[in-house]
Amino acid sequence: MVRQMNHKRLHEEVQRQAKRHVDNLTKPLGSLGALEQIYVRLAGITGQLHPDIGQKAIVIMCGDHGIAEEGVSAYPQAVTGLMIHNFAKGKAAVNVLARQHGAEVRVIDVGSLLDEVPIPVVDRRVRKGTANFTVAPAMSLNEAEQAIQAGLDVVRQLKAEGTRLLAVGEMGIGNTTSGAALTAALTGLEVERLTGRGTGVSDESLSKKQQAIKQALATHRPDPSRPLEVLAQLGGLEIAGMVGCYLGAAQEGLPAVMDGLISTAAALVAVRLEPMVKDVLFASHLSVEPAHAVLLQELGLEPLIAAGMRLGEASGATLSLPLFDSAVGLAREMATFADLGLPEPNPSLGEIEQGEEQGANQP
Ligand SMILES: O=C(O)c1ccc[n+]([C@@H]2O[C@H](COP(=O)([O-])O)[C@@H](O)[C@H]2O)c1
Ligand SMILES: Cc1cc2nc[nH]c2cc1C
Repeated sequence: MVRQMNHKRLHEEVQRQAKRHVDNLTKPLGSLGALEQIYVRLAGITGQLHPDIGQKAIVIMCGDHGIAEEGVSAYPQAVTGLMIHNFAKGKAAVNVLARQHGAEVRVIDVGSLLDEVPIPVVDRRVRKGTANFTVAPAMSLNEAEQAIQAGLDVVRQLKAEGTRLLAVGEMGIGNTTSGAALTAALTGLEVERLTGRGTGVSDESLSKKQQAIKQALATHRPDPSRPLEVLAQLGGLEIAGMVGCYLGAAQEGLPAVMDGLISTAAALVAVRLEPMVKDVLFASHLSVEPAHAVLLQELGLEPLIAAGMRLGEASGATLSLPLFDSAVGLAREMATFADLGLPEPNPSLGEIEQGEEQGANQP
């Protein structure tokens, strides 16, 4: 399924023009930092020198985890379903942030234990919760593919409805154990270095978490060159759903903003399945979870915000959305040096030479 997809290629000429444009804006070269890179990358993805990112959507993939029975979370498993109801009522943190920043929230249940899924949550349940992956694969390959398909479908639909910027997040009690296990399997790094306290577990539960991950790695012997298999062994249904979102974003040429540990672990699985996914990915914040920094480094992306957050549910990604508007707005509205009758700065020259040789753009 994953191999048959066509992914949009970057518009490299537009991206070069955007780089030249941002360098010609009335500011010292590079002084808008990450905002410059956001703008240039958005231009490359969309093929527009002034990218339209007006319509934004937040996808929250939800699912329950069999691993929760190992006592790895600070909260009971029922909180996954309760939060799905909370999202449906518009009362969760992400709903507030989405309203503040003008984005639509779409909640997809790919695997909760709920008897009934509340309106307007989309019911795409593949099964009710994963298996406890210390004893069995979390799900079958076929189930992982079905959950990926749910992500592909929602992104295709959102794009058709006019979405131009996507944020991807999740809800699932126990899923920081899954996120850390996937990171360990895909990077080969030590479990101790990658395991964090998730919702805020005690020292005792932290060590249960580490033991559970080690046991799962010993049981399944995940092969990092087979990412779909690794996902089925150690992942979650909502994680597979997010993998589908990123694959769908790459197919549609839609910029996709990742959230914290779990959302970024899904992105790494998607990139390992299809390297072109990397072209559409943006990092938002840096989660407190230790594996998150490792994943971002693996993807070669720098987070925009370090606010000490560890909530999930796409909250960090949603918080970063105004930075994307700022990046595009600055590029659209600022004057250029040409507007002031000055020569274009030359980014290949160092600061001093440029000032001396061109006598321009320096105070
Ligand atoms: O995004 C993160 O980095 C993050 C860090 C810690 C916790 N979470 C959220 O908390 C839940 C998982 O935590 P836990 O302790 O149950 O594994 C899940 O619903 C995530 O959305 C999310
Ligand atoms: C209350 C609560 C809200 C959440 N949102 C995302 N993960 C969460 C975990 C808990 C426990």
